[in-house]
Amino acid sequence: MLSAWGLTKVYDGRKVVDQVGFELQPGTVTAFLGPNGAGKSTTLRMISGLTVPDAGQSLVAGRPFTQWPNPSYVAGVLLDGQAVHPGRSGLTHLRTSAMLSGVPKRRCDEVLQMVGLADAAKRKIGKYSLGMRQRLGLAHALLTNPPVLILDEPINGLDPEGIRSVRTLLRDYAARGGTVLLSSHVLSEVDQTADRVLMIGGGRILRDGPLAELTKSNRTLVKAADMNRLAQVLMENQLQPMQGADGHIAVNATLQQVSELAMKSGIAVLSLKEDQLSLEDLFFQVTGNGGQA
Ligand SMILES: Nc1ncnc2c1ncn2[C@@H]1O[C@H](COP(=O)(O)OP(=O)(O)OP(=O)(O)O)[C@@H](O)[C@H]1O
Repeated sequence: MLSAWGLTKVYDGRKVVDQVGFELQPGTVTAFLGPNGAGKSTTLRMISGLTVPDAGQSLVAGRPFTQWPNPSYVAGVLLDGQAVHPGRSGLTHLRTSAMLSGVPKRRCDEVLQMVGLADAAKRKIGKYSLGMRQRLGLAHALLTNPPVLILDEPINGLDPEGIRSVRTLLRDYAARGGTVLLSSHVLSEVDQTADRVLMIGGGRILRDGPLAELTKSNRTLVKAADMNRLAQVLMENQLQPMQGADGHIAVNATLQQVSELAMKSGIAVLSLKEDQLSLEDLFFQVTGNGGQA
């Protein structure tokens, strides 16, 4: 539904996007993650036809986005710094776009309701807060009910209620077969919203895969009635006990290995589970970025 290969952009002799490729399927939310300046927005702009790639190509529903007779019916796009007329109301802004795209007027009220902006529909955009502008941008992207959404930091500036409603909206949208590609720095939110993660650093894709797979740690967490005895048995079996979450011992072994060892040694196990990396741990591991997401 949304694919790219070899996408490359050079600014001032530097490859800011370097051979980026992926293929996204309907019914999924994919998060595009990376530190500041990693190349996320440039990639999204190339897919949306706003920046011309120096190499590579991308297809939205099988064609380059700008080659669709009416691209807005194929993908809803929300990019940072979109130009909107500050003197117009949110409703007028949407109605103008709706008219140009042949969308019925009532859809404008619908999308404003969906993003929680119905009460501010008639206020001037110039008086909107950052979060309200984001909501309006999202409403605009949803106007034609397109099969694909391309969203650059859609929850930037949203309050907790706004973040939660966008999460629900995007999950529902994907459940109905939509394809979502969004960039974000809010890893805790991505953790709850995305099925798949694309991590980019220095313009290159560093990781690509289902969230659950990327965060697998190959470690087991175990808690026993006698923790000292457990640690001793692990060491006797050349397994290094490490401090795990919630009072568990973490160990580089499978669930089965640990449970067999405990049983053989007569240790009463109170808790046994697979350890999972947090998305934040994964992010820092992959990007080597010590500070910012
Ligand atoms: N029009 C431009 N001219 C020159 N350099 C640019 C231009 N647009 C982006 N860049 C540079 O390309 C690199 C990637 O920028 P981009 O905006 O794609 O990163 P990003 O991952 O979206 O970052 P952020 O998380 O801060 O939004 C940066 O070094 C940026 O300065």
